[in-house]
Amino acid sequence: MTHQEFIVRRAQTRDVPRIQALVEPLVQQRILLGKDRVVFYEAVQEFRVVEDLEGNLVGCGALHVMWEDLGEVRTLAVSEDWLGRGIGHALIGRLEADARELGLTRLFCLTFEVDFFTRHGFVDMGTETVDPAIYAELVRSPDEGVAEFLDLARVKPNTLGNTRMLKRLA
Ligand SMILES: CC(=O)SCCNC(=O)CCNC(=O)[C@H](O)C(C)(C)COP(=O)(O)OP(=O)(O)OC[C@H]1O[C@@H](n2cnc3c(N)ncnc32)[C@H](O)[C@@H]1OP(=O)(O)O
Repeated sequence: MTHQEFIVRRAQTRDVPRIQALVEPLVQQRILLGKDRVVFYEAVQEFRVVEDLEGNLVGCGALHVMWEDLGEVRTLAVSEDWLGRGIGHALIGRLEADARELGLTRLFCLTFEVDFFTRHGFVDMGTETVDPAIYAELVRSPDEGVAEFLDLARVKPNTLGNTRMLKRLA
């Protein structure tokens, strides 16, 4: 996807240190969860990044598959200098297209940015429950995002103050 001022592309392994540098201030502010560098390398195929015309990495976002129909938008971040210029919007659009291509019909996110995600069609999950048969399978996952989706007690420190949101893809 090409825009006038930036491009959205698949992440490459060489981007990982720059992705980590981009999210680090947000980790410090407890907006995003910190992850070890090895975890970013392992997840590199999930990531889309945004570069400005000078090649600076100014945005990132990831799509993590959880179940046949269900994925999570993760690690969505835009550089402070570039906020409010459509990069978040472009990333969400790209991640949704990736989700559709994979056959997903529901996208989860856990966020403080409720207005941004609401504008992009996500709704507060509230106390929405998961089908018991699928719950029994999902609960076996060691992944923290899955535990956040299920609202498990062990991840309450991660979810505190955040909103669990879901979007049904048309
Ligand atoms: C699932 C997770 O990862 S949760 C974590 C989400 N990330 C964070 O909380 C990290 C901190 N926040 C951020 O990095 C950013 O604020 C993000 C990612 C949430 C949004 O990124 P941005 O690039 O600023 O988003 P974007 O520019 O598309 O939209 C923001 C505003 O700019 C406006 N905007 C300006 N230019 C444009 C444009 N060309 N296209 C679209 N929107 C534009 C939008 O209207 C929007 O205004 P609104 O918020 O009043 O609707």
